[in-house]
Amino acid sequence: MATRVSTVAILGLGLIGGSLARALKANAFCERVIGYGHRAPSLEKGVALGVIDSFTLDLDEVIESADILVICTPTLIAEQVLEQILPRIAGRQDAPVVTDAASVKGNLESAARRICDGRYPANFVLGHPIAGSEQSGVAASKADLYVNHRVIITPVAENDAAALDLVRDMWAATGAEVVDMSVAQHDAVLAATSHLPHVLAYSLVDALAQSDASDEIFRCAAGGFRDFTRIASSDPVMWRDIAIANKGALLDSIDLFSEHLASLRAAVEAQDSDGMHATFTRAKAARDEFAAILAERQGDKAES
Ligand SMILES: NC(=O)C1=CN([C@@H]2O[C@H](COP(=O)(O)OP(=O)(O)OC[C@H]3O[C@@H](n4cnc5c(N)ncnc54)[C@H](O)[C@@H]3O)[C@@H](O)[C@H]2O)C=CC1
Ligand SMILES: O=C(O)C(=O)Cc1ccc(O)cc1
Repeated sequence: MATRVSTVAILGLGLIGGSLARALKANAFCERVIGYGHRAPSLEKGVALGVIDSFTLDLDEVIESADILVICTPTLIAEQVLEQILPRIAGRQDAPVVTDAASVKGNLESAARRICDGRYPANFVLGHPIAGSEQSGVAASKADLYVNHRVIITPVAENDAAALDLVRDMWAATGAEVVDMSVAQHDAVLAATSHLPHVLAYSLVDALAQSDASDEIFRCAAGGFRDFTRIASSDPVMWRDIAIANKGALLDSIDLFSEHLASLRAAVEAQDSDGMHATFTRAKAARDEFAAILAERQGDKAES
């Protein structure tokens, strides 16, 4: 893709921001990627690793020098960063496009409306890459993290079409498939497919770790336990923020799951062989279908 943007600024240079910076540089989307943060160490590491070209701790400087600002901080900190940015660019014709990568969208849409007295800023585009891992920090970032993964953009009525297109082009340059969703649909889908599984993994590991037999339990655990609980190694601050920001949709998902778990518990207690077999068969068919989709995507990634 031809370069059409001079400078992209990453605000919060960790796994997600670092991977975006690497991908934009690898695909020559822009001439320069700069970093901004509240502290120098991760930004210095980013320059040393060649992830970003330079950095600043000065927000005014980053706003003046970038065409696109991408907020890649933990979810609740993204609200605070918006509080600092939006008043600085309100009413400016030459304002940069602002976007984000946070895992929840409803809280940021509300924050933007609140900060701008009910008028949603047309050049603030909500986005979320559905790719990542249980690792954090710029050292874990990878240029191909987004290849063949989805990035969800959640446009709102007030969004400027050119700002939306620029953000879509940016993510497309990383090799991602860009899709649109409403904010509410995004938060409900992600609560079910990402936020609930993380809550379950944390809860299972915590419950077992507190048991008297925890040493033997962890020593004897097999691959299934490892697969199910990998995501309990994810960053607690990030997941605390997500659970707070997506409270309503996450509670709905927990409640739905709790009803299903209660039915399965009743089937186990009653030794309801047909009931258990039916549940496991349905779930296996759904999981096998999902695995086939994943294998196809990973095949595409290996070939690319
Ligand atoms: N880790 C994952 O798999 C995914 C994470 N996300 C979302 O992306 C965002 C970033 O996640 P990660 O990169 O994994 O986290 P990370 O912990 O690797 O990086 C976050 C960065 O934000 C910086 N930061 C913290 N407070 C700041 C502040 N006040 N001002 C500026 N920078 C600040 C930190 O120093 C760190 O460099 C989060 O909102 C997360 O929910 C989205 C998709 C996947
Ligand atoms: O580690 C994993 O498997 C993930 O689920 C990564 C992830 C974490 C947070 C997101 O908002 C999106 C993807």
